Amino acid sequence: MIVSARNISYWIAQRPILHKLSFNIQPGELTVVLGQNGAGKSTFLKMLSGESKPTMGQVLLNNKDLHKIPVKQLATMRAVLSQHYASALPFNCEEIVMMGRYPYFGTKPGMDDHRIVKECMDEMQVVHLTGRNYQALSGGEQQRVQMARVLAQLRSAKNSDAHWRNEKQQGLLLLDEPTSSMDVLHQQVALSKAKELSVLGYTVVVILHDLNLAAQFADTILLLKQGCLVASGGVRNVLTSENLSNAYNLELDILESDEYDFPILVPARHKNRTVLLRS
Ligand SMILES: Nc1ncnc2c1ncn2[C@@H]1O[C@H](COP(=O)(O)OP(=O)(O)OP(=O)(O)O)[C@@H](O)[C@H]1O
Repeated sequence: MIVSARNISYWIAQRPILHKLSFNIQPGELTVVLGQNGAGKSTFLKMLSGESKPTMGQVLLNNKDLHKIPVKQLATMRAVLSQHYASALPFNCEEIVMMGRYPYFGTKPGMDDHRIVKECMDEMQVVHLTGRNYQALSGGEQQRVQMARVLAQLRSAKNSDAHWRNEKQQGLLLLDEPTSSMDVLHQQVALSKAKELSVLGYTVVVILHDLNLAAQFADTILLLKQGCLVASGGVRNVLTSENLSNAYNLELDILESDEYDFPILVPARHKNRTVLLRS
C-alpha cells in the first residue's frame, strides 16, 4: 500500500504543528520517522492512521482519500501501536491481543482468531503472560503485548501461515516508539518482526528515538524538525552529521565498520566532553 502525504499541515489553537509535508511511503519498506521531542512525529503518525485529519492537505492510501475509507475496512488495512496505551479495564494479555481481531469477527472469536492470537503472542515472546492482567505488566511487557496485538490485526484469517508468508501482503503498520521500554533483546525481536513484515510487502512506519536502531532497520528515514521535513531518503543520506546536528542540536560521530552494513552513531566527544549545541 502506498501512503501519500500531500502537502499536509496541521494546526492546534492557531499553532502550527506540521508544515506542508509531502512524500510517498512505499510498500515493502520500513520507514523510520526521527526528530527531537515535540518535532511532530506522533502528530504525523495520527495523520497517517486517520486518527486526526490534516488542517490542510490530504493523506492517500493507494491513491484513495484515507478519510473516505469506511472505518471497518480501514481497521483491516492498517494497525496502530500508539505511544501511550492505557486500558481502563482489567483485560488480560490474551484479551488485549484479541482486540486486534475485533474487525474480523462478530460476537465471538473463531478458531482462526484464537490461532492467530497464539501465533502472534508466540512471535512476541509473551505466551507466558497469557492470563496476566495487562495493567500489572511492566512497560516493556505491555509494549510486547501491544506489538502482538497489531500483528494479530494485520494477519488475514483465511490464509494459512504458509500462504500468508508466500503471498505479497497489503497493509499498513504504524508504530509509535514501539521499543522505548523494551530490553535490548526485545527491541531486536520487535523491529526484526516489523522488518519481516515490510519484506512481505507491508508498508511499515516506525517512530524511533534510538538512532542506532534506525540505522540498523530503516530502509527510508524521514527526519522532522519543528513540524517540517528536513531530510528524507536512505540511511546514509539522512543520518549525516550535518542533518543530525541541525535536527537534534547534538554533534554525532558517524562510525563505519566492515562488520556492519549500517553506520554506528555516537555523541561526539571534544576534550572528553559531549558536544551539545545551542538550540
Ligand atoms: N492536543 C494537543 N494540544 C496542544 N498541543 C499539542 C497537542 N498535541 C500535540 N501538541 C504539540 O504538538 C507538538 C508535536 O507533538 P508530538 O507529540 O507530535 O511530538 P513528537 O515529535 O511525537 O514528540 P516526542 O518525541 O516527545 O514524543 C508538541 O509541541 C506538542 O506539545
